[in-house]
Amino acid sequence: MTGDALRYASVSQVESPDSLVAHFGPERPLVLDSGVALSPFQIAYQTYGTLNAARSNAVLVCHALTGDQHAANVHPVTGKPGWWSTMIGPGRPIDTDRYFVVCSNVIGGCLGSTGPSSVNPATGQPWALAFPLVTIRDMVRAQAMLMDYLGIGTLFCVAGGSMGGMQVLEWAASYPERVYTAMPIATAAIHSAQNIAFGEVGRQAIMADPDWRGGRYLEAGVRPAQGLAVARMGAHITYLSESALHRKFGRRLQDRAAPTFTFDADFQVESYLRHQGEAFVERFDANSYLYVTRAMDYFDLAGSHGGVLANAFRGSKTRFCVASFSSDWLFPTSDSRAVVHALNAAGASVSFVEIQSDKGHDAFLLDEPELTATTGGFLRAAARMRGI
Ligand SMILES: CC(=O)SCCNC(=O)CCNC(=O)[C@H](O)C(C)(C)COP(=O)(O)OP(=O)(O)OC[C@H]1O[C@@H](n2cnc3c(N)ncnc32)[C@H](O)[C@@H]1OP(=O)(O)O
Ligand SMILES: N[C@@H](CCO)C(=O)O
Repeated sequence: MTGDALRYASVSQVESPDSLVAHFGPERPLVLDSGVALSPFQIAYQTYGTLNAARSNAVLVCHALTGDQHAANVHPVTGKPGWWSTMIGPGRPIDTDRYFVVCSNVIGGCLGSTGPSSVNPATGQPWALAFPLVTIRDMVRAQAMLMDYLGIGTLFCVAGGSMGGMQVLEWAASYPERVYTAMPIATAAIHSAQNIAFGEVGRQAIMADPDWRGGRYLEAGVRPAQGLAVARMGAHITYLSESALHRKFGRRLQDRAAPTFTFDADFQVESYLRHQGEAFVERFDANSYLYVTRAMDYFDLAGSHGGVLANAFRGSKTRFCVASFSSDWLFPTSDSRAVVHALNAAGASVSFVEIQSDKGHDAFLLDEPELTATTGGFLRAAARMRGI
């Protein structure tokens, strides 16, 4: 690679010096849903708290589309608090004085786990689009291998929102005996046509950027920053709600008293979206965005269980707590209700809460008192039963 390419590679695949990394060699390939055996590969992860002697207090936290392993520590790239700092920590709902919390970067990601910007050992170049497609189940398989590596058999809880919630559902379906409690939040058991459509718009924005170069931008020493920023701007609208956008910005103008009669960011909401797009490209890789959005598209838990969602949970002893947000139009409450109905049909133990909030889908990343109270209460009750 040229010097420039190396510089961009360091932005695209950020080796987090403060992350732990589990390496899996040829003796332990990751056999993907596509049939490809990925080997070698690595998973970057963070831990918080202490694993107890009985190894019974581990909580796996699964991140959303563009999250990463830095759930509760200062992020090494953005310098901001981890994406679930409101939820994880001493005395917080996922109490690190009580639980051992693990969060790993998904396979296909770009913060230390093997993904399209990692080096393909066969060529010595970044994988780019030669990287195999991954699914939510592949992400979970890799996490299960990480749990084996850490010596954790049964997880006290698997929790996460959005794509993280998809992983929670997949964990409960694929490894029921390893999941004591499960918290799928603001998620669905199937990615809707509307959500696939939004994902496709983002992918096309990336691919339309001349710097995408058929996915081989790292070798060329460039990055499709404009395309990735536009993808994020479009997606970010779906993470909020109409009322939140109105409350935050309305039609107010950005640092000016009157419209400029140009295509400058006259409105605050335009300036805000441009900022979200620009900030995003500093911390995320375009090809990873393609792969991880695709993994969400392929998610259809009923489809992989004979077309009946309840079949995914039959015989499950896992205790579920399902949560949704009233203003979430990306993963609406009806998606969570479908999961709850299937769990009831399967005879599983499930509680459900729809949290009233105008903050839209990404409310699960914010300080929502009802979410923190629900999470803390559910886990404390389960911990008493588990003797933690
Ligand atoms: C590593 C990770 O981040 S994990 C991935 C998961 N995390 C995310 O997806 C984070 C991105 N998502 C968001 O930021 C979502 O908007 C939310 C809903 C989670 C955050 O909501 P809030 O905390 O209410 O923040 P808000 O949406 O107001 O955005 C604040 C940002 O917009 C900027 N901003 C606000 N108004 C304007 C404006 N008129 N013009 C330009 N920028 C603006 C703020 O300066 C702030 O910037 P910063 O994040 O660089 O400090
Ligand atoms: N804002 C989230 C995606 C939707 O939950 C993320 O970027 O991971």
